[in-house]
Amino acid sequence: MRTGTLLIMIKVTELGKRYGERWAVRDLGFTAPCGQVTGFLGPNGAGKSTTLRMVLGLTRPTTGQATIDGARFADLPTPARTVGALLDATTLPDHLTGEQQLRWFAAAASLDPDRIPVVLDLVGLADHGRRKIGAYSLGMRQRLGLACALLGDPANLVLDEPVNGLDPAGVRWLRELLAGLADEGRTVIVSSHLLSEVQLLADRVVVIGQGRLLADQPLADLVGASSTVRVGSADNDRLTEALRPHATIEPDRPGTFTVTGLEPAEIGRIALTVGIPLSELSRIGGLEEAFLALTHEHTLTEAGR
Ligand SMILES: Nc1ncnc2c1ncn2[C@@H]1O[C@H](COP(=O)(O)OP(=O)(O)OP(=O)(O)O)[C@@H](O)[C@H]1O
Repeated sequence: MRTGTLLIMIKVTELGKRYGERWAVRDLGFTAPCGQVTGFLGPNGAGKSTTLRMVLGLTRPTTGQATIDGARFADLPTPARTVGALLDATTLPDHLTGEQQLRWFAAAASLDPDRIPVVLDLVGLADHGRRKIGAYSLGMRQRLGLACALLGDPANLVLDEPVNGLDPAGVRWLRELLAGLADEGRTVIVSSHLLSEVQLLADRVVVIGQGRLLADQPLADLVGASSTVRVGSADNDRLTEALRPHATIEPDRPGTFTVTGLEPAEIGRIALTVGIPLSELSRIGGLEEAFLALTHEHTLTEAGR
């Protein structure tokens, strides 16, 4: 993999795509840096696939541009070695075996076929390479799609909804795989409309709604900004009095109350200061609330679009 002098990242600048009268993506700008998994999040129809297709040179932008390692996809000298893509694993051809599909892709993209067993092993399909794709589950198709994306050992990965069809063990496996790839210095973009998935996979998030950028920040900041903490203690009345000057307190289920505006660690410190033992201290909501708040706000301001 190339590192060092070359800038490994995916950058989108004033990117826009109009279909007829409607903008699917509008004035979008963000950077997915190397060494991190960037979650690309938005509700259905937000423009995620359109954006990723523009990054990969499959859809022509109406405005702006997307670059990979500083160049537009069309200008990359060795595209399959620079960026690996997983777009829609359901379109893989049923009549080929996994191995034949990889062999075809290696030939089409001038990639080293010796890497085929390596990537099959990486995605957990070492024992299934000789089976027809038609007999694969959706999760296995996603794994094969990932194998294709990794075949050129690219420094950048663009994965559109890679979690679809994976079981919980598969999601854990994907998280470890992507974290490992990012740790090697690669840029990884993973799209999803499911907040819970992004929360598991990503270091940072780019949120879009109706084609526009809504947030671009570390995951922890987005979660922390709007999270609420459930608290239970040996003396809830006295503890709420101690917390009230610093936060918003609401009643919760019996024996607990919720606190918005303080981190769990800060609540723990205040409880210690006033000498009240805690029986419960758990973050509730988080990314889900942050996301809903963002998209709701956007829907209101963009209602006339
Ligand atoms: N080829 C096309 N022609 C016309 N409109 C399109 C085309 N492709 C996408 N759109 C529209 O652009 C908008 C964004 O679609 P896109 O598929 O990019 O969203 P998405 O965020 O990926 O959604 P999902 O999570 O449902 O996959 C939608 O309103 C969609 O109908």
